[in-house]
Amino acid sequence: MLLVVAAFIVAFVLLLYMISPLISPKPLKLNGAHVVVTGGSSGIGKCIAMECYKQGAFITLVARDEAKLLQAKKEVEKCAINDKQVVLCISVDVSKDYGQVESVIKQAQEKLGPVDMLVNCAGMSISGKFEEVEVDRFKRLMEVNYLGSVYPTRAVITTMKERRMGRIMFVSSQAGQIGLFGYTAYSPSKFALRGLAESLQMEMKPYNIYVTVAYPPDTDTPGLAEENKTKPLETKLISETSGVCQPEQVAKIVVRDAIVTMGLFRTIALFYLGSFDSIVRRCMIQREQSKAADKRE
Ligand SMILES: NC(=O)C1=CN([C@@H]2O[C@H](COP(=O)(O)OP(=O)(O)OC[C@H]3O[C@@H](n4cnc5c(N)ncnc54)[C@H](OP(=O)(O)O)[C@@H]3O)[C@@H](O)[C@H]2O)C=CC1
Ligand SMILES: CCCCCCCCCCCCCCCC(=O)[C@@H](N)CO
Repeated sequence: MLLVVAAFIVAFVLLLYMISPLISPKPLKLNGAHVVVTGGSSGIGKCIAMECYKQGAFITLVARDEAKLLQAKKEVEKCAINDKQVVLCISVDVSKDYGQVESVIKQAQEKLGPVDMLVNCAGMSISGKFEEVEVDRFKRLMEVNYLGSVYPTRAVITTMKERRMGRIMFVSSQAGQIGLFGYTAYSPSKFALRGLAESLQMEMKPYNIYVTVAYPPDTDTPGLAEENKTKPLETKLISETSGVCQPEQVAKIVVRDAIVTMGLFRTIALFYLGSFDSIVRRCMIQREQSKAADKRE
């Protein structure tokens, strides 16, 4: 009996997996697309920019330190596949002032056209025992990791909705799926991204905008080296269980997920999310109809 049930479940999941390409959105072509990468001057963000450049994208790198931005620009340019491609650098703190972020995104769109894909990778990590982490660091991590993803997203979304296309990627962390010793300040800022991404996805689906979240493990970057300087032993030992990835490898996977956006879990989730999505669509149609009726009056 149990075996039959198990066989049915396996068959059902396989079937879902097989039909997933039919119901997933068309993959985004990066060739000629404008991709904005926050945190693009170092580590994972820089590798994501390189990966997109290898597929023919135009890139805007966003970070604070101008010298690091220029150095990264040179490295990204080495990955060019044609001579029309451009790398633009913008120095701004994504976590401080929405007005500032909005204005630099506007500049980037004037130079390289509307943003097709936004990669929110700017972030930082502090680890330490709860009572030893400076109290103001809790606020700073929320500002950089959470608000620093809200602001750029907010700045690109109106144009994406008008164009009825776009991709938004958030870089969370394995520590954004599970809370761990030493990450009382960092984990919540990465959990927050998941709530943002899932809610945003439900709002954006009728506009053909797709949102993805990446949950990487420890990755060999300048950011990790910095974090390791003060990391508690417990955190080190726990993190070791999931190993250290290379940023190039993480970048390949997250870029592929963002442009294809259909995995097995999304297919299963479709069944319950599908009913919510239809509520959203119905409301949208109703609103448009009543707007049209108001105009006629
Ligand atoms: N490395 C790891 O083990 C893992 C990292 N992650 C996440 O991936 C992302 C990238 O990490 P990683 O590559 O290690 O980090 P790095 O420290 O190597 O790079 C961080 C990048 O973000 C930029 N940045 C930081 N703060 C701001 C800010 N306030 N405004 C604008 N830009 C900013 C930095 O430039 P500048 O300082 O000049 O502004 C830099 O370009 C982070 O969100 C991190 O939490 C997730 C899982 C594992
Ligand atoms: C499906 C659920 C998966 C849960 C896996 C649990 C694995 C435990 C190890 C977690 C390692 C923590 C990595 C944090 C990386 C990070 O974000 C910082 N290095 C940033 O600098």
